[in-house]
Amino acid sequence: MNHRLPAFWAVIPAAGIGARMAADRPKQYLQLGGRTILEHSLGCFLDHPSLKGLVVSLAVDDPYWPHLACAADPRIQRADGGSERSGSVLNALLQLNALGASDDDWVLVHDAARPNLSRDDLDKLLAELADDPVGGLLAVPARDTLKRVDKHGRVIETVDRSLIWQAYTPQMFRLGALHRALADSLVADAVITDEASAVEWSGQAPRLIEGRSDNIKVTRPEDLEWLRLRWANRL
Ligand SMILES: Nc1ccn([C@@H]2O[C@H](COP(=O)(O)OP(=O)(O)OP(=O)(O)O)[C@@H](O)[C@H]2O)c(=O)n1
Ligand SMILES: C[C@](O)(CO)[C@H](O)COP(=O)(O)O
Repeated sequence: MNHRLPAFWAVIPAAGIGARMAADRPKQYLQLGGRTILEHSLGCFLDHPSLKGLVVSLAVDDPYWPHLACAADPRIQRADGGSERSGSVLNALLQLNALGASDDDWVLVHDAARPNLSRDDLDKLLAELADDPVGGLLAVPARDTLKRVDKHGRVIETVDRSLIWQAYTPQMFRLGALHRALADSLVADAVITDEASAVEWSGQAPRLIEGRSDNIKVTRPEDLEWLRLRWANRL
């Protein structure tokens, strides 16, 4: 492994509405151990000595962000969110260009809704991909038996899981290549759910770096219940 950690920019898409969470506010603004989920997700990056700067994509009418202490942090710039996550990321990349980032710079994109990223995993991603020609992402191997089903929920077959992984974030790519891949794939109306799928669409093969399975995305209420229990037991 390469132990020289490269300098990098970070992008945090935080413009989602959290429909599956169905809370009284977007899930990134729910509390976890005395801070919002978004502050936890930003924290791992803001604490990192190799960070060059960070762009957070926010809903245009977001009323919560100005109340966070980090809203005044000079290393953080805002971008407008898009109607999909990919648009939010693309707007943030444009903002990085405006800040003087160059095409060869590394960018790490991390969900606002993943508050449990460890410093060890972040450093592992940076070290493993520092010399990679494409870039890649944290991921975890499928750990349960997998079923393919019909539209009624009846099992068709058990799928071979030995080559199936779940994509996590951060996802780490060169700014220029990621910008082109996202912009071109969106114009082509491709289905893009993460940065890696845009890079795959452009014909490149991102590398998976195995991370901790507890770097979960808060998607449904039980995810936050589980994280709150973990946080409570830490204190
Ligand atoms: N238009 C969007 C949609 C999503 N996101 C961000 O992308 C991350 C992962 O998306 P997801 O978990 O799907 O969040 P939501 O879109 O908020 O959730 P839901 O699909 O349940 O509405 C989140 O940090 C979310 O804020 C974003 O910046 N802009
Ligand atoms: C980017 C991502 O977190 C990778 O797992 C995920 O694809 C985004 O969330 P969604 O639930 O797929 O919208």
